Amino acid sequence: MVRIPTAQLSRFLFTGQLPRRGCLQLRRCPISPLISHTRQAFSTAPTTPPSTEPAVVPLRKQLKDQAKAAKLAGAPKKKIKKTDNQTVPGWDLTVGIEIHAQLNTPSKLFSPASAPSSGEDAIPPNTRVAPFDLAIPGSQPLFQPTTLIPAIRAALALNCQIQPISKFDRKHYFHWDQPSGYQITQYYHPFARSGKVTLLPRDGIAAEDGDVVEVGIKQVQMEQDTAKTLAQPNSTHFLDFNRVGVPLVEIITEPCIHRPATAAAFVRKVQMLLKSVDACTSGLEQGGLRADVNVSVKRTGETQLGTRTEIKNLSSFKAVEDAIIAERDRQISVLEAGGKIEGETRGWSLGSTETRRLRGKEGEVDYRYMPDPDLGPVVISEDLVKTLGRTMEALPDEEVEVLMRKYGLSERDAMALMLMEGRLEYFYGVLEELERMLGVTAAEDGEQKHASLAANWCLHELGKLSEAEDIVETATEVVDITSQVPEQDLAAILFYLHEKKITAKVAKDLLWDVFRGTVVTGGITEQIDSQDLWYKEISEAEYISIADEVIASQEKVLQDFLKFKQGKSKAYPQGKLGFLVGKMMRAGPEQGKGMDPSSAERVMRSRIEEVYIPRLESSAPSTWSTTAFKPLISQGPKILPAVVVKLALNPEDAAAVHLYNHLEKDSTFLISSALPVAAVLELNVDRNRAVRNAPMDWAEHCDMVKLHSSSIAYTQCEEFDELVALGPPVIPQLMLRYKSRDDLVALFAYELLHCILWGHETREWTVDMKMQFDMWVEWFEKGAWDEAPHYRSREQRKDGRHV
Ligand SMILES: Nc1ncnc2c1ncn2[C@@H]1O[C@H](COP(=O)(O)OP(=O)(O)OP(=O)(O)O)[C@@H](O)[C@H]1O
Ligand SMILES: [Mg+2]
Ligand SMILES: [Mg+2]
Repeated sequence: MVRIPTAQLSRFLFTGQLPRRGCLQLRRCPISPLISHTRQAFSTAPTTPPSTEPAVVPLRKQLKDQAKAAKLAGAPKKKIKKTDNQTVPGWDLTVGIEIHAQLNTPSKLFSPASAPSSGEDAIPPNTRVAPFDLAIPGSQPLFQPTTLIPAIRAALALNCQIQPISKFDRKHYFHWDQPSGYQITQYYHPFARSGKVTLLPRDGIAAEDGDVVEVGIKQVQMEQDTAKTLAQPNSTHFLDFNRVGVPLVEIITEPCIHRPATAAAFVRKVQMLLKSVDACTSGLEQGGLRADVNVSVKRTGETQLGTRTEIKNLSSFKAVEDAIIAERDRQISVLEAGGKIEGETRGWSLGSTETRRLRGKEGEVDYRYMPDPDLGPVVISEDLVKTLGRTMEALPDEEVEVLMRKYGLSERDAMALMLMEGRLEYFYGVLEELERMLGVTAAEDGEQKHASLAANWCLHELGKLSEAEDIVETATEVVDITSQVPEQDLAAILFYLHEKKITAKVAKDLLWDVFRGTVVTGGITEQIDSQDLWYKEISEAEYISIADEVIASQEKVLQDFLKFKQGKSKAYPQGKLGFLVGKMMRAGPEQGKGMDPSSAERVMRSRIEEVYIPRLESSAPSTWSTTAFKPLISQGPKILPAVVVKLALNPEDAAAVHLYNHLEKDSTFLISSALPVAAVLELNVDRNRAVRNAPMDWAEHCDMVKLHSSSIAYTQCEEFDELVALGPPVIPQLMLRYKSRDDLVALFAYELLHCILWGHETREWTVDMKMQFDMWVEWFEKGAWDEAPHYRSREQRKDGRHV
């Protein structure tokens, strides 16, 4: 290899230029393109993804793109159940995790060069490199004590014991990203040990793990980062030594995690913990954190852990969970086929379904650990630990509690604020400004309405902006919405909304104006003034007209109010009222004019009680008697007797009663008329007898049934529409005639048909079915079929189980 004088090498390191072929050139790649493209390559996204080290993929953006593409392709939404696939019967999974976190400090660990913070991609490559970072002969490590500040805070956040004396060791391996041939780390004497992280259901642990999981932290050690590799076409790799020597902490857990979702929850929680104490500024998906998962399986009951394999460099929480599931399943199938698990390092790429072997797992011996003779021990005083502990920000669990207790946020919203990059700080900024304008604090505003309003807008309304069509998120850049909506502007909008000076719709439009930069000089107040957007409440007549419009499209709901009025249900249907008011609010009047929800509720309630219920009451009898039922009754025995009995509630309906009496008297007739399916399909009832006993058109119907039905068709039809298409004539007739109760009646008929197919005592059907029908009516009214005592699932029906 051509030797390069140190001066020239330094020029490469500090200016990114190398004048001629030399040891930094990679095989098969002429030096000139390397030189000319270096800056450009590092300042723009690489054309192909690096193979050695996964690029920092903004996962959120990728998932959004995938969802968009799927939506365009008309693909059905994939339902992912969080607790899916967490256990495999007969097997125990064990996971231990190593997390490398880039510390929030401007210093490198052992050199005076400054450390670029993660995400600072604009810095030209190889401009922050000291001779020691490149292991230039003669250079020596010089420990930078300030790096201890974020490191100790990280360890305290993880509940670790800080060690008064720790030491650095050399871990040897050869790779181009490690110029000295060894990494300085802490192996024998790490600076922190024996920590624990508590995970709760809200952190996303698997349901099988119960209410709390404690993950033991074996140790936390400080170590150097390596150079950044960017793969190019033709097996060319560009190296950026800016990252060499950047201080990391490696957090190593005990092998004590047993569910994939819990492992992902742990990594997420560690990210939150490190951010909350400022030990780390960017997360997994931005490259500030990297996770390696160690996976082993053993048969349930065995005491010794299985051989572990390690999946390196996972860059999203989903990847952590998916990679563990894939590796667990791979190991189980190897063992079930009589094979053996090799200790090895494996890789995982986004969207894949299996891990792939990278290399055999290095062991302690391969690394040839040895104490670094150039570095003395690190002594950490108790005072320093105490001071750093005392001056730390609140940890995530305390923060969530504060958000819930003090600001009245839901647990879900509190967690969402915590998890979104920079969103919590933004929320506090908006809240502070809003409270200043309102002249209240959360403690004074008993209901904390303004705080939950601010949280709601910081999460949900701001979230809607990110769906704007003209937002272009590139592969390396995720647009930060908060940077486009200054806290003061959002606070001003929320102030006017809170004070009911503008409507929610106007507030939303204003937010878009801010986002698009179309707010006039003078700000939000001026914008509202200039466009006359101040709130003016609509008149009583307008309220009434909107309420009437809503009710016209929601007539069914009125039945609930009627039942309450008639004493058939005890509780006032407040939920239904809220639903109607909600519709009113959404139907709302034009820009600027507004409705007050309490006035809307008052008007809606009075319209229902004073106009619509009386109207319903006066029309009820005719619905229940002649008009609707006459045609039904005239169908005679084609209609199932029990249905007729039930529906002939109205004593005035003489025809129905008459029919029933008639049926009661003639049992043979009853049997045959109630046997439309059995006669033709399954039970081999004497068809001739049935037909003989039926009225004139019965034979015709039997033929129709024969044409349209088969037992398979019946057991398969689940939807009522299908039922109508397949079923015997009675069902479509019922459905046609009972539009308002069609589902109920169809279900009833459907149930009855199945009873027939099971061969129930014919004579009892009428009575039995009538009872069932009553019960179904009750459940129908409650709208809870699944809880109905007589409701059987399709599976149960298939099994022939009868409740
Ligand atoms: N049988 C096992 N199954 C699953 N995880 C294990 C098992 N044995 C050890 N582990 C986990 O593997 C991890 C080992 O990390 P550690 O940093 O100590 O060693 P390493 O992986 O060899 O080091 P590095 O990857 O940094 O070179 C720990 O998190 C530990 O809990
Ligand atoms: Mg390790
Ligand atoms: Mg490891």
